[in-house]
Amino acid sequence: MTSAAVTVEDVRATYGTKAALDGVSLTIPRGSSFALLGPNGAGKTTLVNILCTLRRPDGGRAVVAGADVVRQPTKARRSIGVVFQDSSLDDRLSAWENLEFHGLVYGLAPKVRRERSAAVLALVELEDWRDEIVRSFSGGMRRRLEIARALLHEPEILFLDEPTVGLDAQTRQRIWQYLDQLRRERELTVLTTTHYIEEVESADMVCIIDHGKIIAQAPPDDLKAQYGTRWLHILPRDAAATAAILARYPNAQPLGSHSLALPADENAVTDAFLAEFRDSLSEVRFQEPTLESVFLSLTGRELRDRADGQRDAEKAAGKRGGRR
Ligand SMILES: Nc1ncnc2c1ncn2[C@@H]1O[C@H](COP(=O)(O)OP(=O)(O)OP(=O)(O)O)[C@@H](O)[C@H]1O
Repeated sequence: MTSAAVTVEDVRATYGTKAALDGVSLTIPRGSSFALLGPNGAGKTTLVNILCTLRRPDGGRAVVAGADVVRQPTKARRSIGVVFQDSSLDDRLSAWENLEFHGLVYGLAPKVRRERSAAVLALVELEDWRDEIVRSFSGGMRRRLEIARALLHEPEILFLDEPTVGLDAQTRQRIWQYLDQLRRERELTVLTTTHYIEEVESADMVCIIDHGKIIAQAPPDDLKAQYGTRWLHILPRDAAATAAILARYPNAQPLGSHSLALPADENAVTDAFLAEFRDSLSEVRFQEPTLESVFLSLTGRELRDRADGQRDAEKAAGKRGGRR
């Protein structure tokens, strides 16, 4: 048996003439956490849908837990749990009934169903709400219930498509704590899509996708070392010092109203700068490369623009509206 949980080879997907996935290949080792990071429209959901057998690829091949998603979709489905971008819970049912229904669909025996439902509800700390109707749940509670439901049939691989969109920062952090705990305890393979860059820092592997193509794939620290920019953050002593620095280093960027940031990947540049301006500075410190700077240097733009923020708000509003 192969040690890969997911293998994707040259997968293509088109909508009309538009390529949503343009020859994507990746491998996810068993038990690892894999983050697919990209802006809205990059192709993340399309890839997850293919891996979940909801959409056939227009080219290439995908294998999950040893099952080809096109030739053995039933086998593939049994080994995966999915949390979709839009809530797929039944609002009219209680938390327990949603789990019961899922267990029935997966053909679990009544005793197993009850035991596992109780266990997964406890895992996401929703025991006290087991008999409450889901319509009354907050966005974070729904997400937790969806994660619990996705685990009920004990999948080997969990796919989560933007699991934290529209949630506040505290709830987002909590969701990630559950997922980390799960990986440690159950050796699950977890593939998460996100466009929140701060959420992929702890992933084993980050895959950056843009316009249907993978543009980089590596552990977060390797990405930062390879593509990130190191900055020198400086606070000039006064306006004259700021003007002198900007005249000498036109590539220095304003940071807030008084500070400046200078690209500092090359030690020689930093040494020369400090030799010349040390006495003109009130503060100076290094800012190590961030994944944001990795994305910027790979794509030439910020990951999140205003349109994305707006879209998050729309998605969150759609969820609150309890779509059926
Ligand atoms: N049903 C569809 N019909 C036509 N075009 C589609 C359809 N679904 C997706 N697309 C297009 O395919 C591209 C990839 O979309 P996809 O939803 O996979 O991206 P994404 O990275 O998941 O973004 P988001 O987070 O916004 O869902 C986008 O340009 C999108 O407009």
